[in-house]
Amino acid sequence: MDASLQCFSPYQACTSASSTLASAQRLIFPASKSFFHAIRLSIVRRSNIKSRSSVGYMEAQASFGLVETLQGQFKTEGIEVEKGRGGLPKLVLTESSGSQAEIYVFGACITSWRISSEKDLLFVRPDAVFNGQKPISGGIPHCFPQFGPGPIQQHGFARNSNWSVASCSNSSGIPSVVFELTDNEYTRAMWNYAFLALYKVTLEPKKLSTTLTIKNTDDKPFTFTTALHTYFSAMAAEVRVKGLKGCQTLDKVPNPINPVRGLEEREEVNFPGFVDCVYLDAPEELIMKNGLGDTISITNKSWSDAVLWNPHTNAPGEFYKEFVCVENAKFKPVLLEPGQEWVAEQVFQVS
Ligand SMILES: O=P(O)(O)OC[C@H]1O[C@@H](O)[C@H](O)[C@@H](O)[C@@H]1O
Repeated sequence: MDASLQCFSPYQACTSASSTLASAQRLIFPASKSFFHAIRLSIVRRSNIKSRSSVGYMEAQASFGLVETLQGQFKTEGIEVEKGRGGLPKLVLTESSGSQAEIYVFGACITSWRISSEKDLLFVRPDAVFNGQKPISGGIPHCFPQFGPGPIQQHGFARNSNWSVASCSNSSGIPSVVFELTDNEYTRAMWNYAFLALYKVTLEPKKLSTTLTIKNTDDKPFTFTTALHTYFSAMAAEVRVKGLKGCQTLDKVPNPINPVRGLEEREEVNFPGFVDCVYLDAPEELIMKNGLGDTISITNKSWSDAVLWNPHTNAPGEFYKEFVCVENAKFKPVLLEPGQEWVAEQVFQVS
């Protein structure tokens, strides 16, 4: 059964109150700029809902008790809205064999993927902040429209923005959610283009899939770089990543702004210390052994590059031992003309 969710806007009450938003912003959340940008945006968007009739529409934002509102109105089998850390709304997906994924609406950040209750295959840093203002450090944060370093904030604004939930569905026990981000005052202050980003997350037995679509909705071309900055739970010293032999490398360890070019010659890449390396034209499949007994296949379409990162002792404490980042990336800029879109898929599968 395909139970598509006909979504709603919890901001109906806000529409008439839009003129008071500026003062409310100052009074209630003086620092939470992106949240209020999202509210303004959602009010603007309401007038566009009909023109997007193929997309059910639901806003899920971080405050004003919206978690409760969503819980009451959100009825899709295998998808629950819960109050996550810091009170931020998260969607919990459960597929029919029992595996689970959790996704925060803030940053559209997948923070947890479990195929059994004992073990999370994703890692969230112990120093991660869940306040709706700073990016969530861990899970699968987005890097868009800049991988970095570059002219705007490191890794761009997508991980630091309130996305919307565009639709939810459950097809034969397989739950899917589509998140959406469009340009707003906050994004345009850094990157002055109109865009639409759609991020579909699907959970199947032993399999977590995402599809990211970036569309140029502007009347001028733009370029972007991007990545899915996945933090995998791991015993870092024991991790092995297979599939990168023969790739051109850009080693960022000596100097991230001026990386050293090289060639990967190892069958299996490991993490013996500080690792920060871009692999150009990486293959469509990498196989990672996480050192905890799991073998994870990381496949992609259109994510042409890969990044391996572990800060080693450059990070505070000892938690660097418990994760590695293996990231699908688009390091070379993608050019989109007005109306064009770029679509990239990523699939993690445990054998
Ligand atoms: O922003 P985060 O999650 O701390 O990650 C930072 C790191 O992200 C990696 O993707 C980059 O290759 C590193 O250069 C960077 O230091």
